[in-house]
Amino acid sequence: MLVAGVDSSTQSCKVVVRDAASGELVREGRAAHPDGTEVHPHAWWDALTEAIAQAGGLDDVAAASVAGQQHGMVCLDERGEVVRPALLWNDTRSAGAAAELTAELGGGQAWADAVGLVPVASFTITKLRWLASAEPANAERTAAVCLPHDWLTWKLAGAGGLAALRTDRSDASGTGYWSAATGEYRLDLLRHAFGREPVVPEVLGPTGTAGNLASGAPLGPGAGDNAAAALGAGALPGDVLVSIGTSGTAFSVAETPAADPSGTVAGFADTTGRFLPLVATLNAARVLDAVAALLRVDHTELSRLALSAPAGADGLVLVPYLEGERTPNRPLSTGAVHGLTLATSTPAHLARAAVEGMLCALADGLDALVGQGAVVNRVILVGGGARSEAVRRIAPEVFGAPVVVPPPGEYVADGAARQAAWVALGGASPPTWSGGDVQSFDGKAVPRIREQYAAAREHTIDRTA
Ligand SMILES: Nc1ncnc2c1ncn2[C@@H]1O[C@H](COP(=O)(O)OP(=O)(O)O)[C@@H](O)[C@H]1O
Ligand SMILES: O=C(CO)[C@@H](O)[C@H](O)COP(=O)(O)O
Repeated sequence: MLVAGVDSSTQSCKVVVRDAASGELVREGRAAHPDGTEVHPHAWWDALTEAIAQAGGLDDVAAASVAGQQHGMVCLDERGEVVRPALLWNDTRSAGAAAELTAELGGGQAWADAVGLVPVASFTITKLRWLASAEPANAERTAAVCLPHDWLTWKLAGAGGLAALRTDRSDASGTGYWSAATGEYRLDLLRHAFGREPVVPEVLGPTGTAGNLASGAPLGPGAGDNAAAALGAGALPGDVLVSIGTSGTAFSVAETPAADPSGTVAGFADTTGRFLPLVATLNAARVLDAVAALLRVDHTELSRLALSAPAGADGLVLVPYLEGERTPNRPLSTGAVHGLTLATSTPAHLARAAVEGMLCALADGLDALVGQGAVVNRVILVGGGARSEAVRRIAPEVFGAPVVVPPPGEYVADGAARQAAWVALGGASPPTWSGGDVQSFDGKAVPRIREQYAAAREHTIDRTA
Protein backbone atom coordinates (compact mmCIF):
# COMPACT_ATOMS: atom_id res chain seq x y z
CA MET A 1 0.00 0.00 0.00
CA LEU A 2 1.38 3.44 -0.97
CA VAL A 3 0.87 6.85 0.65
CA ALA A 4 1.89 10.36 -0.40
CA GLY A 5 3.22 13.34 1.54
CA VAL A 6 3.60 16.93 0.33
CA ASP A 7 5.79 19.76 1.64
CA SER A 8 4.65 23.08 0.18
CA SER A 9 7.45 25.14 1.76
CA THR A 10 8.67 28.65 1.16
CA GLN A 11 11.08 27.94 -1.68
CA SER A 12 9.68 24.78 -3.25
CA CYS A 13 7.11 21.99 -3.29
CA LYS A 14 8.21 18.41 -2.65
CA VAL A 15 6.15 15.23 -3.01
CA VAL A 16 7.16 11.79 -1.72
CA VAL A 17 5.36 8.49 -2.32
CA ARG A 18 6.26 5.88 0.29
CA ASP A 19 5.26 2.38 1.29
CA ALA A 20 2.72 2.79 4.12
CA ALA A 21 4.02 -0.06 6.28
CA SER A 22 7.80 0.23 5.89
CA GLY A 23 8.21 3.89 4.88
CA GLU A 24 10.39 2.90 1.93
CA LEU A 25 10.69 5.72 -0.63
CA VAL A 26 9.08 4.69 -3.91
CA ARG A 27 8.84 7.90 -5.97
CA GLU A 28 9.36 11.65 -5.52
CA GLY A 29 9.03 14.98 -7.29
CA ARG A 30 9.73 18.67 -6.68
CA ALA A 31 9.12 22.07 -8.24
CA ALA A 32 10.24 25.60 -7.35
CA HIS A 33 8.09 28.36 -5.85
CA PRO A 34 8.48 32.01 -6.86
CA ASP A 35 10.61 34.33 -4.70
CA GLY A 36 9.08 37.00 -2.54
CA THR A 37 7.11 37.35 0.67
CA GLU A 38 3.82 37.81 -1.21
CA VAL A 39 2.91 34.88 -3.47
CA HIS A 40 -0.27 34.02 -5.36
CA PRO A 41 -1.55 30.63 -4.14
CA HIS A 42 -2.04 29.59 -7.77
CA ALA A 43 1.79 29.41 -8.01
CA TRP A 44 1.74 26.80 -5.19
CA TRP A 45 -0.95 24.86 -7.02
CA ASP A 46 1.08 24.89 -10.24
CA ALA A 47 4.20 23.70 -8.35
CA LEU A 48 2.18 21.00 -6.55
CA THR A 49 0.71 19.77 -9.84
CA GLU A 50 4.19 19.62 -11.40
CA ALA A 51 5.73 17.85 -8.38
CA ILE A 52 2.86 15.31 -8.29
CA ALA A 53 3.35 14.57 -12.00
CA GLN A 54 7.11 14.10 -11.44
CA ALA A 55 6.27 11.72 -8.59
CA GLY A 56 4.19 9.58 -10.95
CA GLY A 57 0.77 10.88 -9.88
CA LEU A 58 -1.44 10.02 -6.91
CA ASP A 59 -3.87 7.57 -8.54
CA ASP A 60 -2.38 4.56 -6.73
CA VAL A 61 -1.97 6.02 -3.21
CA ALA A 62 -4.23 4.89 -0.36
CA ALA A 63 -4.04 8.31 1.39
CA ALA A 64 -2.22 11.64 1.09
CA SER A 65 -1.44 14.57 3.41
CA VAL A 66 -0.20 18.09 2.75
CA ALA A 67 2.21 19.95 5.03
CA GLY A 68 3.15 23.55 4.35
CA GLN A 69 4.83 26.75 5.40
CA GLN A 70 2.94 28.10 8.41
CA HIS A 71 0.96 31.31 9.03
CA GLY A 72 0.51 32.55 5.40
CA MET A 73 -2.77 34.48 4.94
CA VAL A 74 -4.93 33.03 2.14
CA CYS A 75 -8.14 35.05 1.70
CA LEU A 76 -11.05 33.60 -0.28
CA ASP A 77 -14.20 35.34 -1.50
CA GLU A 78 -17.72 33.89 -1.30
CA ARG A 79 -17.16 31.83 -4.46
CA GLY A 80 -13.86 30.45 -3.17
CA GLU A 81 -11.68 32.64 -5.42
CA VAL A 82 -8.41 33.97 -3.98
CA VAL A 83 -8.88 37.65 -3.04
CA ARG A 84 -5.22 38.76 -3.22
CA PRO A 85 -1.75 37.16 -3.19
CA ALA A 86 -0.99 35.47 0.14
CA LEU A 87 1.23 37.29 2.64
CA LEU A 88 3.80 34.76 3.81
CA TRP A 89 5.17 34.10 7.30
CA ASN A 90 8.30 36.12 6.45
CA ASP A 91 6.45 39.23 5.28
CA THR A 92 7.04 41.93 7.89
CA ARG A 93 4.55 44.60 6.75
CA SER A 94 2.19 43.72 9.61
CA ALA A 95 4.78 44.51 12.32
CA GLY A 96 2.84 47.67 13.31
CA ALA A 97 -0.39 45.67 13.48
CA ALA A 98 1.36 43.14 15.74
CA ALA A 99 2.43 45.89 18.16
CA GLU A 100 -1.11 47.37 18.15
CA LEU A 101 -2.76 44.03 18.82
CA THR A 102 -0.35 43.20 21.63
CA ALA A 103 -1.08 46.52 23.35
CA GLU A 104 -4.86 46.31 22.77
CA LEU A 105 -5.17 43.02 24.68
CA GLY A 106 -3.01 44.29 27.53
CA GLY A 107 0.42 42.88 26.62
CA GLY A 108 2.28 39.61 26.10
CA GLN A 109 0.92 37.76 29.14
CA ALA A 110 -2.69 38.25 27.99
CA TRP A 111 -1.90 36.84 24.52
CA ALA A 112 0.17 33.95 25.88
CA ASP A 113 -2.74 33.06 28.19
CA ALA A 114 -5.30 33.36 25.37
CA VAL A 115 -3.58 31.59 22.45
CA GLY A 116 -0.08 30.56 23.58
CA LEU A 117 1.75 33.18 21.54
CA VAL A 118 2.39 36.91 21.39
CA PRO A 119 1.69 38.60 18.02
CA VAL A 120 4.63 39.22 15.67
CA ALA A 121 4.40 40.02 11.98
CA SER A 122 4.59 36.32 11.03
CA PHE A 123 1.27 35.32 12.58
CA THR A 124 -1.92 35.29 10.49
CA ILE A 125 -3.92 37.45 12.89
CA THR A 126 -1.56 40.40 12.38
CA LYS A 127 -1.83 40.07 8.59
CA LEU A 128 -5.62 40.21 8.87
CA ARG A 129 -5.41 43.41 10.92
CA TRP A 130 -3.06 44.86 8.29
CA LEU A 131 -5.51 43.89 5.51
CA ALA A 132 -8.45 45.46 7.32
CA SER A 133 -6.70 48.80 7.61
CA ALA A 134 -4.51 48.89 4.46
CA GLU A 135 -6.84 47.23 1.94
CA PRO A 136 -10.42 47.60 3.21
CA ALA A 137 -11.95 46.60 -0.15
CA ASN A 138 -10.03 43.28 -0.12
CA ALA A 139 -10.95 42.78 3.53
CA GLU A 140 -14.60 43.36 2.63
CA ARG A 141 -14.43 40.67 -0.12
CA THR A 142 -12.84 38.14 2.24
CA ALA A 143 -15.43 35.51 3.14
CA ALA A 144 -12.98 32.89 4.46
CA VAL A 145 -9.39 32.83 5.64
CA CYS A 146 -7.13 29.77 5.66
CA LEU A 147 -3.47 28.75 5.53
CA PRO A 148 -1.33 27.45 2.65
CA HIS A 149 -1.71 23.76 3.54
CA ASP A 150 -5.47 24.14 4.17
CA TRP A 151 -5.96 25.71 0.74
CA LEU A 152 -3.93 23.07 -1.13
CA THR A 153 -5.75 20.25 0.69
CA TRP A 154 -9.09 21.86 -0.19
CA LYS A 155 -8.03 22.18 -3.85
CA LEU A 156 -6.90 18.53 -3.98
CA ALA A 157 -10.30 17.58 -2.55
CA GLY A 158 -12.10 19.44 -5.34
CA ALA A 159 -12.59 22.89 -3.75
CA GLY A 160 -16.12 22.11 -2.60
CA GLY A 161 -17.28 25.38 -1.03
CA LEU A 162 -16.00 27.31 1.96
CA ALA A 163 -17.67 24.97 4.46
CA ALA A 164 -15.39 22.17 3.20
CA LEU A 165 -12.20 23.94 4.43
CA ARG A 166 -10.25 21.85 6.95
CA THR A 167 -7.05 22.39 8.94
CA ASP A 168 -5.14 20.61 11.70
CA ARG A 169 -4.09 21.53 15.23
CA SER A 170 -0.48 22.37 14.37
CA ASP A 171 -1.28 24.96 11.71
CA ALA A 172 -4.35 26.33 13.54
CA SER A 173 -2.06 27.01 16.53
CA GLY A 174 0.01 29.44 14.43
CA THR A 175 -2.89 31.72 13.49
CA GLY A 176 -3.22 33.73 16.72
CA TYR A 177 -6.95 32.90 16.92
CA TRP A 178 -6.84 29.23 17.99
CA SER A 179 -5.55 27.99 21.32
CA ALA A 180 -3.47 24.82 21.51
CA ALA A 181 -4.17 24.67 25.26
CA THR A 182 -7.98 24.57 24.91
CA GLY A 183 -8.28 23.20 21.37
CA GLU A 184 -10.78 25.98 20.57
CA TYR A 185 -10.92 28.95 18.21
CA ARG A 186 -10.84 32.42 19.78
CA LEU A 187 -13.20 33.98 17.28
CA ASP A 188 -13.52 37.00 19.56
CA LEU A 189 -9.84 37.75 18.88
CA LEU A 190 -10.32 37.22 15.13
CA ARG A 191 -13.27 39.64 15.21
CA HIS A 192 -11.26 42.11 17.24
CA ALA A 193 -8.35 42.03 14.78
CA PHE A 194 -10.32 41.94 11.52
CA GLY A 195 -13.54 43.74 12.39
CA ARG A 196 -15.72 40.74 11.55
CA GLU A 197 -15.66 36.94 11.48
CA PRO A 198 -14.77 35.25 8.18
CA VAL A 199 -15.26 31.49 7.78
CA VAL A 200 -12.33 29.53 9.24
CA PRO A 201 -11.50 25.87 8.56
CA GLU A 202 -12.75 23.13 10.85
CA VAL A 203 -9.82 21.84 12.96
CA LEU A 204 -9.33 18.07 12.59
CA GLY A 205 -7.74 15.66 15.04
CA PRO A 206 -4.55 13.70 14.17
CA THR A 207 -6.18 11.25 11.74
CA GLY A 208 -9.27 13.16 10.62
CA THR A 209 -10.26 13.17 6.95
CA ALA A 210 -10.04 16.55 5.20
CA GLY A 211 -11.63 15.33 1.96
CA ASN A 212 -10.86 12.86 -0.80
CA LEU A 213 -8.61 12.77 -3.84
CA ALA A 214 -10.21 12.25 -7.27
CA SER A 215 -9.46 8.54 -6.79
CA GLY A 216 -11.54 8.53 -3.60
CA ALA A 217 -8.45 8.08 -1.34
CA PRO A 218 -8.70 10.12 1.89
CA LEU A 219 -6.71 13.28 2.51
CA GLY A 220 -5.29 13.52 6.03
CA PRO A 221 -5.51 16.71 8.10
CA GLY A 222 -2.01 17.85 6.99
CA ALA A 223 0.21 20.00 9.18
CA GLY A 224 2.41 23.02 9.53
CA ASP A 225 5.85 22.19 8.13
CA ASN A 226 7.66 22.13 11.48
CA ALA A 227 5.15 19.76 13.08
CA ALA A 228 5.41 17.53 10.01
CA ALA A 229 9.23 17.54 10.31
CA ALA A 230 8.93 16.32 13.93
CA LEU A 231 6.79 13.41 12.70
CA GLY A 232 9.08 12.74 9.73
CA ALA A 233 12.27 12.70 11.80
CA GLY A 234 10.70 10.56 14.54
CA ALA A 235 11.68 12.97 17.34
CA LEU A 236 11.66 11.45 20.88
CA PRO A 237 11.37 13.16 24.29
CA GLY A 238 14.71 14.91 24.96
CA ASP A 239 15.24 15.60 21.25
CA VAL A 240 15.17 19.14 19.99
CA LEU A 241 14.81 19.55 16.26
CA VAL A 242 16.61 22.41 14.58
CA SER A 243 15.50 23.05 11.01
CA ILE A 244 17.66 25.22 8.77
CA GLY A 245 15.44 26.09 5.81
CA THR A 246 14.32 29.54 4.71
CA SER A 247 13.36 29.92 8.36
CA GLY A 248 15.48 28.67 11.22
CA THR A 249 13.40 26.83 13.80
CA ALA A 250 14.10 25.03 17.08
CA PHE A 251 11.32 22.95 18.62
CA SER A 252 10.47 19.85 20.61
CA VAL A 253 7.45 17.64 21.18
CA ALA A 254 5.97 18.38 24.64
CA GLU A 255 3.18 16.94 26.78
CA THR A 256 2.00 20.37 27.96
CA PRO A 257 1.34 23.61 26.04
CA ALA A 258 3.81 26.51 26.26
CA ALA A 259 2.73 30.05 27.14
CA ASP A 260 5.73 32.41 27.01
CA PRO A 261 4.71 36.02 27.71
CA SER A 262 7.97 37.28 26.15
CA GLY A 263 6.81 35.78 22.84
CA THR A 264 10.16 34.10 22.17
CA VAL A 265 8.66 30.61 22.35
CA ALA A 266 5.42 30.08 20.43
CA GLY A 267 3.04 27.57 22.01
CA PHE A 268 2.11 25.56 18.93
CA ALA A 269 0.43 22.13 18.78
CA ASP A 270 1.91 19.02 17.11
CA THR A 271 0.41 16.37 14.81
CA THR A 272 -0.18 13.67 17.44
CA GLY A 273 -2.37 15.49 19.96
CA ARG A 274 0.65 16.85 21.89
CA PHE A 275 2.33 20.27 21.77
CA LEU A 276 5.22 21.85 19.85
CA PRO A 277 6.91 24.77 21.65
CA LEU A 278 8.87 26.50 18.88
CA VAL A 279 11.29 29.36 18.29
CA ALA A 280 11.61 30.68 14.73
CA THR A 281 14.06 33.04 13.06
CA LEU A 282 13.60 34.67 9.67
CA ASN A 283 17.24 34.18 8.69
CA ALA A 284 18.73 30.74 8.19
CA ALA A 285 19.75 28.92 4.95
CA ARG A 286 19.46 32.12 2.93
CA VAL A 287 22.19 33.75 5.03
CA LEU A 288 24.52 31.05 3.71
CA ASP A 289 23.10 31.49 0.19
CA ALA A 290 23.79 35.25 0.39
CA VAL A 291 27.36 34.91 1.68
CA ALA A 292 28.13 32.19 -0.88
CA ALA A 293 26.86 34.53 -3.62
CA LEU A 294 28.90 37.41 -2.19
CA LEU A 295 32.04 35.27 -2.23
CA ARG A 296 31.10 33.80 -5.64
CA VAL A 297 31.38 30.22 -4.38
CA ASP A 298 29.00 27.27 -4.17
CA HIS A 299 27.85 25.67 -0.90
CA THR A 300 30.61 23.05 -0.90
CA GLU A 301 33.29 25.72 -1.15
CA LEU A 302 31.56 27.95 1.40
CA SER A 303 31.63 25.04 3.83
CA ARG A 304 35.31 24.31 3.08
CA LEU A 305 36.18 27.98 3.63
CA ALA A 306 34.25 28.13 6.92
CA LEU A 307 36.00 25.04 8.26
CA SER A 308 39.40 26.44 7.28
CA ALA A 309 39.00 29.43 9.66
CA PRO A 310 39.43 29.10 13.44
CA ALA A 311 36.43 28.75 15.80
CA GLY A 312 35.23 32.27 16.55
CA ALA A 313 36.68 33.54 13.24
CA ASP A 314 39.28 35.58 15.19
CA GLY A 315 36.48 37.83 16.46
CA LEU A 316 34.62 38.39 13.17
CA VAL A 317 30.89 38.27 13.96
CA LEU A 318 28.04 38.27 11.45
CA VAL A 319 24.64 39.29 12.85
CA PRO A 320 22.29 37.56 10.40
CA TYR A 321 19.20 39.81 10.39
CA LEU A 322 19.23 40.15 6.57
CA GLU A 323 15.41 39.93 6.32
CA GLY A 324 14.66 41.85 9.51
CA GLU A 325 14.10 39.45 12.41
CA ARG A 326 11.24 37.83 14.27
CA THR A 327 13.17 36.34 17.23
CA PRO A 328 14.26 38.72 18.61
CA ASN A 329 11.36 40.87 17.34
CA ARG A 330 13.23 43.34 15.10
CA PRO A 331 11.27 43.45 11.86
CA LEU A 332 13.13 46.50 10.54
CA SER A 333 16.65 45.40 11.43
CA THR A 334 19.40 44.71 8.93
CA GLY A 335 22.38 42.40 9.30
CA ALA A 336 25.85 43.51 10.39
CA VAL A 337 29.46 42.41 10.34
CA HIS A 338 31.60 43.32 13.35
CA GLY A 339 35.26 42.71 14.10
CA LEU A 340 36.72 43.49 10.68
CA THR A 341 40.50 43.84 10.78
CA LEU A 342 43.09 43.28 8.09
CA ALA A 343 43.54 39.76 9.48
CA THR A 344 39.80 38.89 9.48
CA SER A 345 39.09 40.37 6.03
CA THR A 346 39.28 37.00 4.32
CA PRO A 347 36.68 34.82 2.59
CA ALA A 348 37.34 32.05 5.13
CA HIS A 349 36.64 34.33 8.11
CA LEU A 350 33.45 35.67 6.52
CA ALA A 351 32.23 32.16 5.67
CA ARG A 352 32.88 31.00 9.25
CA ALA A 353 31.22 34.11 10.72
CA ALA A 354 28.11 33.49 8.57
CA VAL A 355 27.72 29.91 9.78
CA GLU A 356 28.42 30.86 13.40
CA GLY A 357 26.08 33.90 13.36
CA MET A 358 23.20 31.93 11.85
CA LEU A 359 23.69 29.14 14.42
CA CYS A 360 24.06 31.59 17.35
CA ALA A 361 20.62 33.04 16.59
CA LEU A 362 19.24 29.49 16.81
CA ALA A 363 21.22 28.79 20.01
CA ASP A 364 19.44 31.77 21.59
CA GLY A 365 16.24 29.97 20.59
CA LEU A 366 17.40 26.73 22.24
CA ASP A 367 18.02 28.66 25.48
CA ALA A 368 14.46 29.97 25.33
CA LEU A 369 13.07 26.46 24.81
CA VAL A 370 15.01 25.26 27.85
CA GLY A 371 13.51 28.22 29.75
CA GLN A 372 10.08 26.76 28.88
CA GLY A 373 11.04 23.35 30.26
CA ALA A 374 12.53 21.58 27.22
CA VAL A 375 15.28 19.02 27.81
CA VAL A 376 18.07 19.01 25.20
CA ASN A 377 19.72 15.58 25.21
CA ARG A 378 20.58 15.95 21.54
CA VAL A 379 19.81 18.20 18.62
CA ILE A 380 18.45 16.69 15.39
CA LEU A 381 19.47 18.89 12.47
CA VAL A 382 17.23 18.93 9.37
CA GLY A 383 16.42 21.27 6.44
CA GLY A 384 18.45 22.30 3.39
CA GLY A 385 21.14 24.04 5.49
CA ALA A 386 21.85 20.77 7.34
CA ARG A 387 23.45 19.51 4.10
CA SER A 388 26.41 21.82 4.83
CA GLU A 389 29.38 20.03 6.41
CA ALA A 390 30.40 23.27 8.13
CA VAL A 391 26.95 23.67 9.68
CA ARG A 392 27.06 20.07 10.96
CA ARG A 393 30.54 20.42 12.47
CA ILE A 394 30.14 23.91 13.94
CA ALA A 395 26.62 23.28 15.36
CA PRO A 396 27.80 21.32 18.48
CA GLU A 397 30.42 24.02 19.20
CA VAL A 398 27.64 26.66 19.22
CA PHE A 399 24.77 24.64 20.73
CA GLY A 400 26.87 22.94 23.42
CA ALA A 401 24.98 19.68 22.77
CA PRO A 402 25.58 16.64 20.58
CA VAL A 403 24.11 17.00 17.11
CA VAL A 404 22.76 14.19 14.94
CA VAL A 405 21.97 14.51 11.27
CA PRO A 406 19.57 11.98 9.77
CA PRO A 407 20.24 10.87 6.17
CA PRO A 408 19.53 13.71 3.70
CA GLY A 409 15.82 13.69 2.99
CA GLU A 410 12.60 15.62 2.87
CA TYR A 411 11.52 15.36 6.50
CA VAL A 412 8.48 17.60 6.15
CA ALA A 413 7.10 15.65 3.17
CA ASP A 414 8.03 12.43 4.99
CA GLY A 415 6.09 13.54 8.07
CA ALA A 416 3.07 14.26 5.89
CA ALA A 417 3.44 10.80 4.30
CA ARG A 418 3.68 9.19 7.74
CA GLN A 419 0.48 10.98 8.76
CA ALA A 420 -1.18 9.68 5.57
CA ALA A 421 -0.02 6.16 6.46
CA TRP A 422 -1.56 6.59 9.93
CA VAL A 423 -4.84 7.65 8.27
CA ALA A 424 -4.72 4.65 5.89
CA LEU A 425 -3.63 2.02 8.42
CA GLY A 426 -5.49 3.30 11.50
CA GLY A 427 -4.25 2.57 15.03
CA ALA A 428 -3.48 4.63 18.11
CA SER A 429 -0.14 5.95 16.81
CA PRO A 430 1.59 6.48 13.47
CA PRO A 431 3.37 3.47 11.95
CA THR A 432 7.02 3.02 12.93
CA TRP A 433 9.34 3.66 10.00
CA SER A 434 13.05 2.98 10.22
CA GLY A 435 14.84 6.32 9.78
CA GLY A 436 18.18 5.09 8.41
CA ASP A 437 21.63 5.73 9.88
CA VAL A 438 22.21 9.09 11.53
CA GLN A 439 25.57 10.88 11.52
CA SER A 440 26.68 12.14 14.94
CA PHE A 441 28.69 15.29 15.61
CA ASP A 442 30.04 15.64 19.14
CA GLY A 443 32.38 18.65 18.91
CA LYS A 444 33.06 20.43 22.22
CA ALA A 445 31.23 23.66 23.04
CA VAL A 446 33.24 26.83 22.28
CA PRO A 447 31.58 29.43 24.58
CA ARG A 448 33.59 32.30 23.01
CA ILE A 449 31.49 32.04 19.83
CA ARG A 450 28.27 32.85 21.66
CA GLU A 451 29.89 35.44 23.94
CA GLN A 452 31.18 37.52 21.06
CA TYR A 453 27.85 37.13 19.23
CA ALA A 454 25.94 38.31 22.32
CA ALA A 455 28.14 41.41 22.47
CA ALA A 456 27.56 42.17 18.78
CA ARG A 457 23.90 41.34 18.14
CA GLU A 458 22.47 44.57 19.58
CA HIS A 459 24.57 46.67 17.20
CA THR A 460 22.51 46.75 14.04
CA ILE A 461 20.79 49.54 12.14
CA ASP A 462 17.23 49.55 10.84
CA ARG A 463 16.50 49.58 7.13
CA THR A 464 15.70 52.96 5.69
CA ALA A 465 13.73 51.80 2.64
N1 LIG B 1 24.74 22.13 0.94
C1 LIG B 1 24.04 23.19 1.37
N2 LIG B 1 24.62 24.08 2.22
C2 LIG B 1 23.92 25.17 2.66
N3 LIG B 1 22.66 25.45 2.28
C3 LIG B 1 22.05 24.61 1.43
C4 LIG B 1 22.69 23.44 0.94
N4 LIG B 1 21.81 22.79 0.11
C5 LIG B 1 20.68 23.54 0.10
N5 LIG B 1 20.81 24.64 0.88
C6 LIG B 1 19.84 25.72 1.10
O1 LIG B 1 18.71 25.22 1.81
C7 LIG B 1 17.56 26.02 1.46
C8 LIG B 1 16.40 25.11 1.12
O2 LIG B 1 16.12 24.33 2.26
P1 LIG B 1 14.64 23.83 2.57
O3 LIG B 1 14.70 23.17 3.91
O4 LIG B 1 14.14 23.04 1.41
O5 LIG B 1 13.90 25.25 2.63
P2 LIG B 1 12.34 25.60 2.68
O6 LIG B 1 11.69 24.41 3.36
O7 LIG B 1 12.27 26.85 3.49
O8 LIG B 1 11.87 25.83 1.28
C9 LIG B 1 17.96 26.90 0.27
O9 LIG B 1 18.17 28.23 0.75
C10 LIG B 1 19.24 26.24 -0.21
O10 LIG B 1 20.11 27.14 -0.88
O1 LIG C 1 7.01 30.67 10.39
C1 LIG C 1 7.51 29.58 10.56
C2 LIG C 1 7.33 28.84 11.85
O2 LIG C 1 6.62 29.55 12.81
C3 LIG C 1 8.34 28.98 9.47
O3 LIG C 1 9.06 27.86 9.92
C4 LIG C 1 7.47 28.66 8.29
O4 LIG C 1 6.66 27.53 8.62
C5 LIG C 1 8.28 28.45 7.01
O5 LIG C 1 9.06 27.32 7.00
P1 LIG C 1 10.21 26.94 5.93
O6 LIG C 1 9.65 27.10 4.57
O7 LIG C 1 11.39 27.78 6.22
O8 LIG C 1 10.51 25.51 6.26
